[in-house]
Amino acid sequence: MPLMLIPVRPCVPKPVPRIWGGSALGYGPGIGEVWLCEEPLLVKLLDPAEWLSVQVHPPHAYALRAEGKPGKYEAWYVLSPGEIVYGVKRPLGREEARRRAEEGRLEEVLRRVRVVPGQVVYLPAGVVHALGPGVRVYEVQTPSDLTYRLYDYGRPRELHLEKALEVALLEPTPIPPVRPEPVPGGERLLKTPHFALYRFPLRGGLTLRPEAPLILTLLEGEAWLLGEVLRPPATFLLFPGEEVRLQGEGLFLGAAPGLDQSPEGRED
Ligand SMILES: O=P(O)(O)OC[C@H]1O[C@@H](O)[C@@H](O)[C@@H](O)[C@@H]1O
Repeated sequence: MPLMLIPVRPCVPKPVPRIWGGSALGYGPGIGEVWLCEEPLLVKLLDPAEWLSVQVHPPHAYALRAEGKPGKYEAWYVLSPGEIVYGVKRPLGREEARRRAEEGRLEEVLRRVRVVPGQVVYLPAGVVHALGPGVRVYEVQTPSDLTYRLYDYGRPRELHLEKALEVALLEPTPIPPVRPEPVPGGERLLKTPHFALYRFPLRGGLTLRPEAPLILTLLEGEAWLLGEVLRPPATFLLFPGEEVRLQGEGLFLGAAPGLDQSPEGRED
């Protein structure tokens, strides 16, 4: 039977320089981010050589009201070990948070967490966070650029303290536990109203036929698709009902939009 060709949509990687960028993404020094796909979700690789800003993202309701744009929810799949900031150590009043940010004493009350490769960190809007030096991540997020910086280690960049304080959760917030669920071909690591994150090991052959748009990224190894060789971080988009047959050895991550991104509805 002739092989039916499906319209695989390859995504073109976009290297983005950042003040904190390292050199491990293969695009030269200072490239902090490589954008692998921009729609229907933003998928990136991040490589920090220094701490990113201490920041927070707004939820949809606030962002639509204040900025006329959707909010930003994100998750990291950790690629190399190190420390991150995830929320605060103890409940803080807004005035204390403001004073500490202005005086450069916010760090004392931020919760530092050690993360390891393969760990999934969900960052709902409102969680104060920062990625630490050497912690490379695969990041999936709602396609929004709304980042409010509380503190930037004295670097000459804009801060957004008032907006950040309006949306920041100033109480300790645990990292949501990850309970992988089996799905055809792999496992679903995370399911949120905004996106789902999948892991598909490739051991010889892998057939995928997603029910929602799926952004697939080859993270490790080598794969063959329709006679073409794929190498990390090859990324492509599949539409619902399209089937791909992959061969090789490696690991794919997948990202699919959630209810708030689909015509079925929006959740906050
Ligand atoms: O504000 P800086 O420090 O450049 O960090 C900005 C970066 O923060 C990360 O947490 C992610 O949200 C990235 O998508 C974003 O580009």
